[in-house]
Amino acid sequence: MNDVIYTENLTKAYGQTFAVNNVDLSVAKGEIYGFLGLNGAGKTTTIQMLLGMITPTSGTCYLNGEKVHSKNKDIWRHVGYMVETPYSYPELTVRENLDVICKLRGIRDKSCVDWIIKNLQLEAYAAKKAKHLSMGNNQRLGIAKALLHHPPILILDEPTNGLDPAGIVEVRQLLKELAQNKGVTILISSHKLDEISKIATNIAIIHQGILIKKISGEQLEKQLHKTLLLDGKNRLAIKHTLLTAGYKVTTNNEENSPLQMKEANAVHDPGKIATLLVNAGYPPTLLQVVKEDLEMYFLRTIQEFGGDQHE
Ligand SMILES: Nc1ncnc2c1ncn2[C@@H]1O[C@H](COP(=O)(O)OP(=O)(O)OP(=O)(O)O)[C@@H](O)[C@H]1O
Repeated sequence: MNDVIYTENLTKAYGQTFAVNNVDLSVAKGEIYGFLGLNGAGKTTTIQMLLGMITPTSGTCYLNGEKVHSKNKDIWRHVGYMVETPYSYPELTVRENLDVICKLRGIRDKSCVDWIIKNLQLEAYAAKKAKHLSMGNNQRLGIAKALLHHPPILILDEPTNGLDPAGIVEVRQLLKELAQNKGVTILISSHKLDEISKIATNIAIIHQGILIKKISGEQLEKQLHKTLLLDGKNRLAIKHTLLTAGYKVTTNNEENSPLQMKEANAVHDPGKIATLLVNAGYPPTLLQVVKEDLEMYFLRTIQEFGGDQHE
């Protein structure tokens, strides 16, 4: 088995409810594997089983080819993880929290603390007590702890929760760098399709405990429906101009909502539309390509699978 992270028929039932139902995941070295699902889909439960925090009802997890179970303590040296809201010692500073993790993990070379403080832009907060950190910076500290011992496997549950846009970009860049240049294998869960589609090499979508889709990041990006929204002072004239030029234009039933164009010739070349409208004397005040979000993509995927059979 070459996969670094692998699960076979992984199942967790709570009474009659299957939180995770026969899930087969396989993640190769250096991949960033996006594990997507809406709230309650089964992401955290899967991750907790991968990390040996809860025992599967049936099925097996392997990390680096070794079976995960409570007695196999050695595998955790190769794994960094962050599950949901990270816990830090509130009375200790950021640096002291990281020093404690070094001690707990038996890391002698303390330079890793400076390395991670720099890479996660925590310099300004290094001397601040954890209890005084914002939610986003507390999340950064959680990611820092997961990365401190340079693990070749990283498992992160919703790592960008609470981060501001700049923080999200930093974390995204760091994860990409680790996967591409250091060969780190990363499994990252999220309910944000847009965010995951930007970094994941492969994506699995879990819904009501069942893996309903496995797809490459590139394929997903192509499958997401895009819509060009446009508006201007004279909406009727804009619509007429576009229809005359051979474009398809739809209007939403909601009053005052912008015009919509879904055809490839519009969404892939909004600049051409802008030029056409400017030349016709109707410059657009709105011209924006929007992508399907996870919820919309789910509904479509589930419909393609023959409806929601698991309620
Ligand atoms: N200890 C438990 N006892 C009973 N049901 C549970 C338990 N833990 C999880 N569940 C149920 O299992 C399902 C999956 O939960 P899970 O936390 O894995 O979802 P999730 O995809 O991580 O959701 P979120 O994005 O909200 O964190 C949910 O229906 C949840 O209510």
